Amino acid sequence: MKTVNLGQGIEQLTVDIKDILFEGLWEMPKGVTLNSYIVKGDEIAIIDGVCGWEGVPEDLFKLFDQLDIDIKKVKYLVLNHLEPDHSGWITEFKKMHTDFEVICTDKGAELYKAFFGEDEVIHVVNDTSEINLGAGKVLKFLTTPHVHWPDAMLTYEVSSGILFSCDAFGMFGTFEQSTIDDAYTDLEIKAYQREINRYYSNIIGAFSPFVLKAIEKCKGLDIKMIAPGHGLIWHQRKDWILETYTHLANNQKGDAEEEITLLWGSMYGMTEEVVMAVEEKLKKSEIKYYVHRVPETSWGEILTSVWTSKGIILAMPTYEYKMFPPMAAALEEIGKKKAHGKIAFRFGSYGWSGGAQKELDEIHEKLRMGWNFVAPYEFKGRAKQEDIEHVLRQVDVLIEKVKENS
Ligand SMILES: Cc1cc2nc3c(=O)[nH]c(=O)nc-3n(C[C@H](O)[C@H](O)[C@H](O)COP(=O)(O)O)c2cc1C
Repeated sequence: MKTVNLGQGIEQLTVDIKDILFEGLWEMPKGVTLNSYIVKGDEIAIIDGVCGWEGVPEDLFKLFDQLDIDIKKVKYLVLNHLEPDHSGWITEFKKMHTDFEVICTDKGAELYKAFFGEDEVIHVVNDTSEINLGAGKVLKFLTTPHVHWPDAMLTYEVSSGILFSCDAFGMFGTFEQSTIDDAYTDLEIKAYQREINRYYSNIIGAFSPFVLKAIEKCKGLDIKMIAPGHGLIWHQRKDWILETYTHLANNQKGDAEEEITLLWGSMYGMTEEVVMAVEEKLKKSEIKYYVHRVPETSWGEILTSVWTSKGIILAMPTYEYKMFPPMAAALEEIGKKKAHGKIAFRFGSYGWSGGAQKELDEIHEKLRMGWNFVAPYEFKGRAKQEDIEHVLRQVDVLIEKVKENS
């Protein structure tokens, strides 16, 4: 929890959140920051805020005290996005201060009324709107629907060239050293890459076409700094984060990394025995790979690996005429998040009828995943040497295809 000055009259207020599941669902091994910003002209605006969980709004208010800003002097609440991780604090804020006005998109206004009532004056803004705060501070807006809710917009402060981007260009992780990218070496930033990938794939990925549209819109601005609602502020690497987000969005179209994710589950070890042989092969192949077992691994971790991997290996047995259930659940989530365009191979054990493959085909079709499958392989009971060899040959085919397409 701290404040950081970003230039004359512009402050970052940031609160670290740890040990929770984001959206009640996504694991965050390194936590997340909730970033809020104050722009002070003759009038004071706060851009986005924090969640409403116990103690968090109070932390934000303490940061106001540290900056010696009277909370009652806030005239505008600029709400780029009404999701409660940025807006939950408003309920507590309204208990302290009522004479403020709200700035958001038309969809944001509907959401504001649904969450916080109809007491406030709401200024609905669009791409041509401007709010002059005085003392040289002017706010402009870029509507970016579905990055990540339909209400989303970005706010641009003209004099500083800072783009307040809320969910766009965000990441998971908390930061001891500094909240601005300048303080980190490329190697240190690289160490955070998985937190960018995790945030992107878990939270934003399903909206990738909208992300690409938003990035196009940003190209018309003279951006000096990108200040998101989560994670680092991008200064030196503002172009890099735009490129990174473009690349992550394009992962959905099959333009992913030369990587393989091996996702597997097994009840009694029959499928597992072959998984071990496949892992050995991947180790020797010098291709980057991830291995995740279901149900032990969280959906968030799985999705993070799947999103950036061009190749996917699915290994699971038949269970009650269908797929091993945790694999079906994970695949449904992967499909709903629109991790499209993978090259994939599936194998697994069955006892008498099989059925896993049928359900996999159904999920693949239902969610229009567009994966390109190498011929699947099933074996009855324990795999014989020839079964293992067959699976390994198919893995070779997959590796070749992944390399060809990289
Ligand atoms: C609860 C349960 C349900 C099963 N249902 C089926 C089934 O519907 N059809 C089938 O062919 N085999 C079925 N099997 C057999 C397994 O697919 C088979 O034992 C397989 O070898 C398990 O592989 P694993 O050790 O990797 O889990 C079932 C096994 C269990 C324990």
